[in-house]
Amino acid sequence: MTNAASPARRFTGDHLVIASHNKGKIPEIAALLEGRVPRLTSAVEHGVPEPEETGDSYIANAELKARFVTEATGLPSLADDSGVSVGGLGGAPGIYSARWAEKPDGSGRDFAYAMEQVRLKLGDNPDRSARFVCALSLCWPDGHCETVEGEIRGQLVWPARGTKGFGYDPIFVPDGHSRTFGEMESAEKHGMSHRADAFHKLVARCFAP
Ligand SMILES: O=c1nc[nH]c2c1ncn2[C@H]1C[C@H](O)[C@@H](COP(=O)(O)OP(=O)(O)OP(=O)(O)O)O1
Ligand SMILES: [Mg+2]
Repeated sequence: MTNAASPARRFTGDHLVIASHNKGKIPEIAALLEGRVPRLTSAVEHGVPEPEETGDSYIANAELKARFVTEATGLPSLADDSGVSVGGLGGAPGIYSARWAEKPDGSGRDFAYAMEQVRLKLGDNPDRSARFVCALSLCWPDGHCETVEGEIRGQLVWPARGTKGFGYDPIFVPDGHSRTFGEMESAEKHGMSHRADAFHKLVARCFAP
């Protein structure tokens, strides 16, 4: 974890690899970087497989993913580890948010299924509070990493609404709003999301002029 008191390392390179295989996240990360890096590629384009996410926190998993891609490519890399923590489920699924989307029949990830799992496990529990969390880790080939974490709080709603975004977006209504992330244009989500919150911190540490 980045020590806020330690001096941050600035990113001055011209090529950064996004250490993700998620087709929803990669364009969000590219948009949030807003042209700060001339060349962006993804782990998919470099043929780097998905590492096993064995960390016990978002931060540990983000660093693990970024280090894995940096070691495989020799290039600096930026990873995102994120998820949704539900109040009425004691913080679950949390770092296991992607795993909750894996169907028992082995057919891969299905977020309609994941959202239904959350609804069933909540049952009649009235606590529908939730927070999305995003850890971002930027790692260099010498092993140095700068890591930050962001969040947004909200409430879960059923039935799911909207087709924009990805993952659990159609059941998450951010506090102070009435539409789900699934009903918002990406620019509106980027104005408030956990990923945007983490990006503001990362930009301040590593990309500020
Ligand atoms: O903005 C979001 N809107 C909706 N759902 C979200 C969001 N952000 C994370 N999530 C959920 C779904 C995702 O699958 C999981 C993250 O799991 P996580 O392991 O970090 O990502 P992943 O496996 O999908 O891609 P990768 O590890 O290659 O970056 O949490
Ligand atoms: Mg993952």
